[in-house]
Amino acid sequence: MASTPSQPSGPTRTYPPLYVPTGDSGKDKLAFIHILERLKTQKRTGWVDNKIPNPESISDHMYRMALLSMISDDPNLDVSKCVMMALVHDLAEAQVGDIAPREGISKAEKHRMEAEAMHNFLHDMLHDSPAAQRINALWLEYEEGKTAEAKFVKDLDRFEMASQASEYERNHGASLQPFFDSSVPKIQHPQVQGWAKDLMEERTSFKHQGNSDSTS
Ligand SMILES: Nc1nc2c(ncn2[C@H]2C[C@H](O)[C@@H](COP(=O)(O)O)O2)c(=O)[nH]1
Ligand SMILES: [Mn+2]
Repeated sequence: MASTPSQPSGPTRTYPPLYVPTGDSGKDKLAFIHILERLKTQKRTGWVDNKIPNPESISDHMYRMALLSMISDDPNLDVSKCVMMALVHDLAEAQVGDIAPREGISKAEKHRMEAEAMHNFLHDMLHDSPAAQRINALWLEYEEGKTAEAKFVKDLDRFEMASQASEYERNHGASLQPFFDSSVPKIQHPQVQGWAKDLMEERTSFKHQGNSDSTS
């Protein structure tokens, strides 16, 4: 019987019911194909909270992370794995939505809800196919955060958000300091640290330029 993820404590969130498999692999695979649309349409919570006009979607975020993986020149990283990991790391959000820190959902509960969603996608919709097992392995590796690729992609998650925050500050005059505070200091990969340093210097010069423009 389908069940929706148990409602976590804290602010109420509602979830669509989990998919009930038909047993017809074609129909069940189509259900997966259609649920992916939610990644294209669901806006990222942090920007919605800050009333950013026309905010990015979950897939927008993952797409830039995939391309950021491709511009890394770290010879120790399996770039193809990083690209695929970036593209599936927030896949569960098609079911549980984009959970932001301010919602007060514990890491353990967030992981439980997301694991339930991933099981619904990969077992009930994709029937544990080899492709489903590959997606599951990539997602678990990211969640465990132990391999070089998982740590690098998590740093891209942080850096991509900081990049988007700086673009929203510049384009919409938003003030998004918490997004930088919660991401940039945690970046560990040397190359991504360099990108973040350049981004913050650019942000500072833009703010100074804005201040001097407003006083001239
Ligand atoms: N209001 C805030 N929201 C934040 C902050 N840091 C992250 N977030 C948002 C951004 C995303 O919508 C979501 C998590 O994104 P994942 O890529 O980790 O799923 O939480 C913040 O400091 N303030
Ligand atoms: Mn993410």
